[in-house]
Amino acid sequence: MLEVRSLSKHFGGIQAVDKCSFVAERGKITALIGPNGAGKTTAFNCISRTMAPSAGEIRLDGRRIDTLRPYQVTAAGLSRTFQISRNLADMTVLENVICQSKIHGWRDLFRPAMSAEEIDKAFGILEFLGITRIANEDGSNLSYGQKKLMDLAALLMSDPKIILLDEPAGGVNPTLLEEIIGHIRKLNEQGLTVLIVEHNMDLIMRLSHRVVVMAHGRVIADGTPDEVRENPDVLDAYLGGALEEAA
Ligand SMILES: Nc1ncnc2c1ncn2[C@@H]1O[C@H](COP(=O)(O)OP(=O)(O)OP(=O)(O)O)[C@@H](O)[C@H]1O
Repeated sequence: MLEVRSLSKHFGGIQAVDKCSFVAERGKITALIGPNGAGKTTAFNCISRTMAPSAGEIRLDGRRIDTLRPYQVTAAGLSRTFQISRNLADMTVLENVICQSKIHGWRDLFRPAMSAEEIDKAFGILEFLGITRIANEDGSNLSYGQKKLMDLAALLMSDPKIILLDEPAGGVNPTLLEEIIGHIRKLNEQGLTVLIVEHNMDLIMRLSHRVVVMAHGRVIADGTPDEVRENPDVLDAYLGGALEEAA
């Protein structure tokens, strides 16, 4: 289980995340939603330790991870994707998948390129995601959707217990969206815990067991998709945002 307790992050005078507490239960799909600027990505960055929290505690299966370095968080079993693909230049999909999973510290840069075992494992993951045909494509030639799948493959290489997906449906076409939903569901059925930040409400409502709603850096609701959908505070937060944008 991932436990976030009183997490805060400020940038100068901006309180991006303000004493947020929530859990992502083991074996479940939890969604973190909220209007633009609610603090979701900042919370994600703090949880994966790509950003240092200003205050609070984050525990994975009881062990504090907010004091670890990002590669140590990955080693502890938590991996994440980014809104923008981290495709490494001049490398094939296979190389990207293996290499991105491997760099856990600067010493790893000196390890042999790819072992037979890693290649086998990577091919297994590419097959699961239905993208073995692009294994030898240059990563920079991929479509946006293919990059999303490549990122997901890289994430799975580290045998995570929990994956954090940052807008997995962002900018993908409806066919790929269904494919991605299928992959997330299957991974979860295999026991993987999932935490998703996503704007696509259809995906959230169909996939999530639990939904945590943030607004202005705070958690304003936490419950099942149905509970959250009917929560007046949630409606207010979204409508407020829509009205501000329209103004
Ligand atoms: N590096 C930064 N420096 C200063 N302010 C930041 C920084 N990153 C985020 N913020 C601010 O923190 C607040 C929360 O931003 P964040 O990106 O976490 O929200 P979000 O919920 O992920 O939004 P979106 O859905 O639009 O991605 C916003 O006011 C944003 O402008």
